[in-house]
Amino acid sequence: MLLEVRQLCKTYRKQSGWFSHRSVVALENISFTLQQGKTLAIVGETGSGKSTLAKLLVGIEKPDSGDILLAEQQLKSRHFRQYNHIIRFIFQDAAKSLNPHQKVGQMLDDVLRYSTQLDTTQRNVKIRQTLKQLGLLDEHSDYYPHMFSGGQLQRVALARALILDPKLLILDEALTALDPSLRAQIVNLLLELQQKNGLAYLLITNHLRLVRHIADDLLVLHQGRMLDYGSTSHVFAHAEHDYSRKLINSATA
Ligand SMILES: Nc1ncnc2c1ncn2[C@@H]1O[C@H](COP(=O)(O)OP(=O)(O)OP(=O)(O)O)[C@@H](O)[C@H]1O
Repeated sequence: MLLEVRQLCKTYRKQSGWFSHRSVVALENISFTLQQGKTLAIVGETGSGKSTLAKLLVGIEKPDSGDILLAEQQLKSRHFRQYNHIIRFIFQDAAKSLNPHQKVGQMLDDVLRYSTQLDTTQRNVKIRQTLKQLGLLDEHSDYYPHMFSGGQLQRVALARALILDPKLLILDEALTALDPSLRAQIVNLLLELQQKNGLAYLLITNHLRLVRHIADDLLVLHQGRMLDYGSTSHVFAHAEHDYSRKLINSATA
């Protein structure tokens, strides 16, 4: 199993006065699995715990209890560099987070220098291959971010995530902000990469129509708890919880 999450719990303590604290249960007993080459969508409204889950998977935050197993190994936040080769993230507005003063080739080279032992020639080959894989050109290495169109920029952000050949890509609302035609373009590219390379996606989103289109499995989060979880077609047709049904109906109406 590529990713296995078992009984994950996370509670935040919020200061609510000089001496008192209030606890917010962000995640309670979350368990799911994700296989190579598959897509799991995690949906829920604001405050459901989606971002907390993403933070735990990246290792930015630690769970109170529970396990995260990545390629059968327990995730340890201090070994994060080594997980770069397995798991990568694209957050919302990934394209906007690119350094405007850095050429794309340099940016990709930095990723390789940080996380691999490749020499200069090998790194250049890898950069060229990656750009090509994403439908970009060699000369784009010399471009600064502002020289790209929106769609190309999204591809550059994907190139940065994929250059280390990860097995799992976490997309945290990464596609939501795109206009529909651009989104369709990027979604097709993602599906193509999945078929070719067996990439798995964990799609954190509110976009139910996109979920139906690309996710094999679906997990509905509500106030930190998992409600429905199963194959997307099953959850769409036979959701057990009212909340899930409402969410699904609002998207398909
Ligand atoms: N650092 C923190 N300190 C205290 N409470 C937090 C912290 N981060 C999140 N929370 C609380 O935990 C709960 C889950 O938040 P989370 O950000 O994971 O939800 P979300 O579904 O990702 O929402 P959004 O879509 O707005 O990002 C919320 O009640 C939030 O207020």
